[in-house]
Amino acid sequence: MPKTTGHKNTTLRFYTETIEVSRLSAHAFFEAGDEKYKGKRFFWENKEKTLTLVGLGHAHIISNNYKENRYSDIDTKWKELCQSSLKEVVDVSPILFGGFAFDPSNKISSEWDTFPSAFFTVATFQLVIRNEQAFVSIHYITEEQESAEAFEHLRIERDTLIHTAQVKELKVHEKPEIIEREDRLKEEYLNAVEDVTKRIKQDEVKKVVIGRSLKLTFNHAFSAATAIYNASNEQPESYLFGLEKEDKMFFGATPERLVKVEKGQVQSSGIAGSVKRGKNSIEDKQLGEGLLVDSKNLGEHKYVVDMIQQVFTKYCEDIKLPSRPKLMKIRDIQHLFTPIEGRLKQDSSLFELVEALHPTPALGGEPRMEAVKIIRESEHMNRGYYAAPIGWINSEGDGEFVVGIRSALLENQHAYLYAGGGIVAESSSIDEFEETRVKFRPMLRTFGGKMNE
Ligand SMILES: C=C(O[C@H]1C=CC=C(C(=O)O)[C@@H]1O)C(=O)O
Ligand SMILES: [Mg+2]
Repeated sequence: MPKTTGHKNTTLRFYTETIEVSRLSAHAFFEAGDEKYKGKRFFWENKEKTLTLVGLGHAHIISNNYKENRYSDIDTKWKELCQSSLKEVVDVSPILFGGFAFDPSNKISSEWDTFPSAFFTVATFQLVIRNEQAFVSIHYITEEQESAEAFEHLRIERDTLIHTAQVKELKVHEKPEIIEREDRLKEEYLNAVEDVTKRIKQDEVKKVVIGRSLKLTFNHAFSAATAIYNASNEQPESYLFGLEKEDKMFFGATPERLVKVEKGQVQSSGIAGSVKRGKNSIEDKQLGEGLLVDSKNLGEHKYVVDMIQQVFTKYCEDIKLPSRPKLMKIRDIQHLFTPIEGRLKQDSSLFELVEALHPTPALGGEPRMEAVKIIRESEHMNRGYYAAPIGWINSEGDGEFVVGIRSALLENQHAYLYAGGGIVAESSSIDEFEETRVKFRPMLRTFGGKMNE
C-alpha cells in the first residue's frame, strides 16, 4: 500500500505523496515536461525568489465560464477537493494554480477563445522550491479506490522527470527570428484614448486604463520553456508566471501583486503611474524624482491606493500603508508604488479578496463598472487573461495572485503581447502610446525583439 495521504470527499479521492529532492532547476523541471505534458504545465516564481512552483500534467481541472460567482465556484470546488486535512510528513500542501479572464462579458472572438472565465489546475507532478528546499509531490485524483499499480507508475514517471531535470542541460533552442510585427488596432487605441479623455473631462468617468496589443510572428515555433527562461533572465525583479492550455501559454513578468494571504497576513500593492528608466543614473534619478511629484501620475496612482484601502477596510483589520508612494525601479520602467497590508478578518478568504480587488483602477479604472464598460466598448479587443488575476492557493487557503501584465500569449510561432496605461484628464494619446511601448519591452526582450521600433 503506497505511503499516500487520502484527501477523501464524497466522490473524488485525492491521493498525494511528497518527497524531498536535492536542488533542481525549476526551468529544467518545466522543460522535462516538454514531451508528455506540453499544454498541461504551469510556472510561478515570486518576486522575492523565495518560492518557485512548477506543475506538470493535469491531475484535476477546476474551471468555469461564469460571469457571476466565478471566484466562489473555484473556491468551493477547491475546498471540496481538499476536504480532509491529513497531511504529509514534509508538510507540502497541494497547490491549485490558474487565472481568470479580465472581463467574462467581453465576447469579442480572439486568440483567447479557448480560455474560459476561470481556469485552474492541480498538477500530477508538483515541484515546490521554498528557499533552499525542493519537494516533488504526486497528485492522483480518482473516483476509484486507489490502485497501488497506478501509483507505482506515477512514482517511476516522477523519478524520470527529476532525473531528466537534474542531469540534462536545458535545451538550447535556436532563437526564432521575428519575421513579422503587427501593431494591432493602433488607430483604435489612439481614438479610444482621445474619447476617454473627453469623457473624463465631461465628468462621465474619472480614470480608464486603455490597452493595446502587438502580434509577433516567428520563423518557427518559440519553445514555452525558453520563453519562460528568457523572461526570468530578462526581468529578475518581477514575478514570473506561465499557464499552459492546449497549444497556448499565457506568461509574463509582472511587478504587480494583486493580493497575498499568508497565515492571516494580507498584502497588496498599488502600482500605477509610470516613467521610463533614464539612459544614465543622473537622468534616471531626475525622471524618478519627477514622477514622485507629477500631478498626473500621482492622481492616476491615488485612485488605485484609495480603492485597495477601501477593499481592505471590508476584509482586513490593522491596515497599514505609507502616506505617500515610493519609486519601484525595474528594468525598463519605474512606477509609483504603495504597499498595503493588514490582517485577514475572521471568515474572509483569499478568493473573496481577489474578487473584491479585480480590477483595481490600475487595470480597470474609476468608477470600476463604468470603466470596464468603456474598455469593453472602445478597446475593440479581448484582453483574455491580460491584466487579470493569476496565481495560486494551497489547501490551507494561503496563496498569492498577481495581475497578468508585461505579458504575452504564446501560440507556437505567434505571440500576442499586451500593454496599457491609466488614462486620466491630463493624458495625451501620444504620451500614453509611448508608455505602452515601454511596457512592451519585457516581452520584446524575452522574444529577442528590437526595443525601439
Ligand atoms: C496596465 C498596465 O500597467 C498598469 C500598472 C502599472 C502602471 C500603470 C500606468 O502607469 O498606467 C498601469 O496602471 C500594463 O503594464 O499593461
Ligand atoms: Mg500610466
